[in-house]
Amino acid sequence: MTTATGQGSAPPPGDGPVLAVEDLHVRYGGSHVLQGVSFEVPATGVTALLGRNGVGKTTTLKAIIGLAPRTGRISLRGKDIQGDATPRIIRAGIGYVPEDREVFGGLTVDENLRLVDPDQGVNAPIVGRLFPDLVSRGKQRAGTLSGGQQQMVSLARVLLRETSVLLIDEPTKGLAPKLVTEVADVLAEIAQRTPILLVEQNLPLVRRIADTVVVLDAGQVVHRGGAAELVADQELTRELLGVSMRRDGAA
Ligand SMILES: Nc1ncnc2c1ncn2[C@@H]1O[C@H](COP(=O)(O)OP(=O)(O)OP(=O)(O)O)[C@@H](O)[C@H]1O
Repeated sequence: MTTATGQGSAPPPGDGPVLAVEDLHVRYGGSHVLQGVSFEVPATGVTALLGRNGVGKTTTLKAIIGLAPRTGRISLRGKDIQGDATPRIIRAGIGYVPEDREVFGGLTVDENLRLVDPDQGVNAPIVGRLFPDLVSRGKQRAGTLSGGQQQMVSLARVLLRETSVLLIDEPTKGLAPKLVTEVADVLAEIAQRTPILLVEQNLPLVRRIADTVVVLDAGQVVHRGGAAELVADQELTRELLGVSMRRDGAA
């Protein structure tokens, strides 16, 4: 559904989580990638999903959106969605921005956005408010944009629908530090209205915009807590993520 102002359905009633994942399992052939993952995404702010490379962060997002074979319980605003197919899950109010951005390179910026909102495209108010650069690039082919600009198209596209929660996978991957900061600014702005479940390796960005963190290891959740507390604890980040605080990649 398209709205005049784009993103931002009303928050769910009460203080409950917008999204709840319980005992989620994903198997790829003989590989048991997620082994009973449970966590909740609060109805406000940014929840960062962290973990070492290959631990199953992308798989978790794909399982929620119905793109990975899964068992377990997933509920959106208290309503079970685990048996639903992807189009229905998206219609129910989950927005998904995949890691590879998936813009249509042969189409213009405006045409990419009109695939979701045929009436407005770059003229949608939310595009002007959050992505003014895209408005001026409306006639440019998306394939000629930089990685950061393509990420903005991908984010703008998902915001043209009414969503209750956004799943965003490594939006700053491969971007120069200045663009990382721009994407972080946009994510912080989006999170004022719509809760985000964010997969992100850039810890300065996590510290800046995330409220809570969920850390995966060996197919399970091994840590939940405040984002600032985790990032401030060098020993814990090394233990859980195998990294020290990255000094590159401004946010
Ligand atoms: N379609 C698939 N078929 C088989 N195995 C897969 C498939 N997709 C992912 N995997 C495997 O599942 C595991 C988890 O992958 P996933 O991409 O979810 O990890 P990740 O935590 O997002 O990794 P990264 O941080 O490197 O992006 C990996 O071992 C990966 O090789």
